[in-house]
Amino acid sequence: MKVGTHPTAATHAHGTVLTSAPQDAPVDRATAAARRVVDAMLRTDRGNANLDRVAEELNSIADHLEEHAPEVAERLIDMWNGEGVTRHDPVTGPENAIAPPLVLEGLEDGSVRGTVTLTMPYQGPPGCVHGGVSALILDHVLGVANAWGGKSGMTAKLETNYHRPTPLFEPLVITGRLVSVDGRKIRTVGSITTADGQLCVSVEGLFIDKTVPRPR
Ligand SMILES: CCCCCCCCCCCCCC(=O)SCCNC(=O)CCNC(=O)[C@H](O)C(C)(C)COP(=O)(O)OP(=O)(O)OC[C@H]1O[C@@H](n2cnc3c(N)ncnc32)[C@H](O)[C@@H]1OP(=O)(O)O
Repeated sequence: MKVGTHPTAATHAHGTVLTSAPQDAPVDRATAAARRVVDAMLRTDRGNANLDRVAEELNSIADHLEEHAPEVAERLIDMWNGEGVTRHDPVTGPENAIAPPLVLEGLEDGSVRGTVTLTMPYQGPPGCVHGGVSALILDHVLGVANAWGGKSGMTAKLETNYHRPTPLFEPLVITGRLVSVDGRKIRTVGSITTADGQLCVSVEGLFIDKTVPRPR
């Protein structure tokens, strides 16, 4: 994971947005529509929404996208070019339909923070966020916290504590902060709380400073 020229707490102002804002671009609009489809599919009336026709139309859209898809190796090079890193990941990426997407800011105390409301595609227990989804979000947020702290690494360990069920359909505050660096070992913590401050999930991550080269 290479950080390169990403903003850090040492070089950028409190409140710097670290994730890629959705742009007024066809790919962002198409991805937002796909995200709506995934959500609406789980909400719609199973018996009354003419899902055979929906399947036909969605397959036709998928056929069209696949017809225009370059080779995977070529696409990977394109994805990792420039600031691509913040556009396609599964947590913050405006080009990734499975990303909520979460927007993160860097704060002057060295932490990163964002607010997100999760809906049915992220459900685990009834009306609550899937534990694996919480871990996914926090793993990524810790990676961004490392970048804001001027470091980067691969997740070696992510210890996750689930304190209470994490609610869907209400704003959740997600935070991360690099706490120490010891040689190649980077230790980073994070949490998910409700808007009124109830702790739902906390994590402690161990990252090892290692760069995975970008495809070229
Ligand atoms: C600003 C905003 C921009 C955003 C930027 C982008 C953000 C992107 C965010 C994306 C975020 C998403 C992030 C992701 O999704 S990263 C993807 C998920 N992670 C992986 O796939 C990692 C797979 N594992 C590996 O590649 C290697 O095992 C690593 C790299 C981890 C270490 O292999 P390496 O050969 O390099 O090192 P080493 O084995 O010599 O070990 C070195 C030291 O570390 C200690 N150790 C190792 N493992 C563990 C362990 N499990 N518990 C405790 N300790 C452990 C070890 O004992 C040793 O200590 P010591 O003997 O020296 O004391």
